[in-house]
Amino acid sequence: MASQVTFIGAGNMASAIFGGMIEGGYPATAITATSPSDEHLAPLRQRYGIRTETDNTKAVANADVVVLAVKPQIMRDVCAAMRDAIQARKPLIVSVAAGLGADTLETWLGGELAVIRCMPNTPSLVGAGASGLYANSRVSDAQRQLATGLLEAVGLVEWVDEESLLEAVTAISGSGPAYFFLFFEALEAAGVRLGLPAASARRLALQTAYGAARMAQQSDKDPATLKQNVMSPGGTTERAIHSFEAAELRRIVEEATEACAARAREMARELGQ
Ligand SMILES: NC(=O)C1=CN([C@@H]2O[C@H](COP(=O)(O)OP(=O)(O)OC[C@H]3O[C@@H](n4cnc5c(N)ncnc54)[C@H](O)[C@@H]3O)[C@@H](O)[C@H]2O)C=CC1
Ligand SMILES: O=C(O)[C@@H]1CCC=N1
Repeated sequence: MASQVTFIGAGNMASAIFGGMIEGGYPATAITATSPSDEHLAPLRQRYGIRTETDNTKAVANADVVVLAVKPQIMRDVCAAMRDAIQARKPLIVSVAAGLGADTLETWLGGELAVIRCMPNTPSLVGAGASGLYANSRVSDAQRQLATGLLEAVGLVEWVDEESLLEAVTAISGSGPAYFFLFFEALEAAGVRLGLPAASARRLALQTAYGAARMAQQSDKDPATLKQNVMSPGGTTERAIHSFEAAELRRIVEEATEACAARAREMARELGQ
C-alpha cells in the first residue's frame, strides 16, 4: 500500500511535487495537503483528487511522511503547533524549506525524529524536477528509499553527504529555473528586437532551450564540446559566444549563484539557527 504523505502547505512547491507524483501514478487518495484556508484547497481537491485539511494536527495523525512546505518564516510556529501530534506518530519528516537546518526542525518538532532536508524545484510539476536531499542520522535506509522514490516520481534526485551542500544545490537547481526563465525572457525580447513576432520568438527560444538540454543530457560529449560543434569557425555563433564571454557571462553566473547561497546562509541566521 502507498505511504500516506501529508503536505503542510499547499503552495507552488507542494503542488508541484504532489502534482508530479500523481502524474507519475501515485494514488491521490494517499496524499493530503493543508492550508489555513479551504478556499485555497477546494480547487486543489477538484483538480488532483487529493485529501485536504485546514487543521495541520489532524492532517499528520495518520501520515507516514510529513512534507513541510510552508514559507521558512512561519515554520517555527507551524512546527510548534504540530509538535504533540508529530511526537505521537513520529513520521518521516521531509522539509523543502530553504535555509532551515535538519537539527532546527527536529528540535522545533520535539526531538528524536528522522528528518530529510530536500531542495526541490518547480519543474517537478512536469516531472522534470531536480532535488538535492540530505538525511540526518536517524533516517533509515528504508526511509531514504521512500524519499528517493517519492521525489524520483517528479524528477532527478541527488543525495548530498554534508548538509551545507544544500546551499550549493539551492544556488544551482532550487533557484535555477528562475535563471533560465530570465534567459528565455531575454532571448524572446532579443528576437522581437530583431523583427520576429513575440509568440514566434518565444516558441523558438523555448524549443531551443529544451533541445539543448535534452541533447546535452543524452550526449556523451560535454557542454563545451557541444558548444564548439555549433560554432563554425568565422561564423555567426562564434560572434555571439565571444560577445557573451566579453561581457563576462561566467563571472555573472558565479556572482549570482554565490549571492543565492549566501542568502540561504543569511536566512538560516535570521531564522535564529
Ligand atoms: N518556489 C520554489 O521554487 C521553491 C520553494 N521552496 C521552499 O518551499 C517552501 C514553500 O514555498 P512556496 O511553495 O514557493 O510558497 P507558497 O507561498 O506558494 O506556499 C506556501 C503555502 O503555505 C500555506 N500556509 C500558510 N500558512 C500555513 C499554515 N499555518 N499551515 C499550513 N499551510 C500554510 C499557504 O496557504 C501556501 O499555500 C518554502 O519553504 C521555500 O523555501 C524550495 C525550493 C523551490
Ligand atoms: O527563492 C526561494 O527562497 C525559494 C528557495 C529556492 C527557490 N525558491
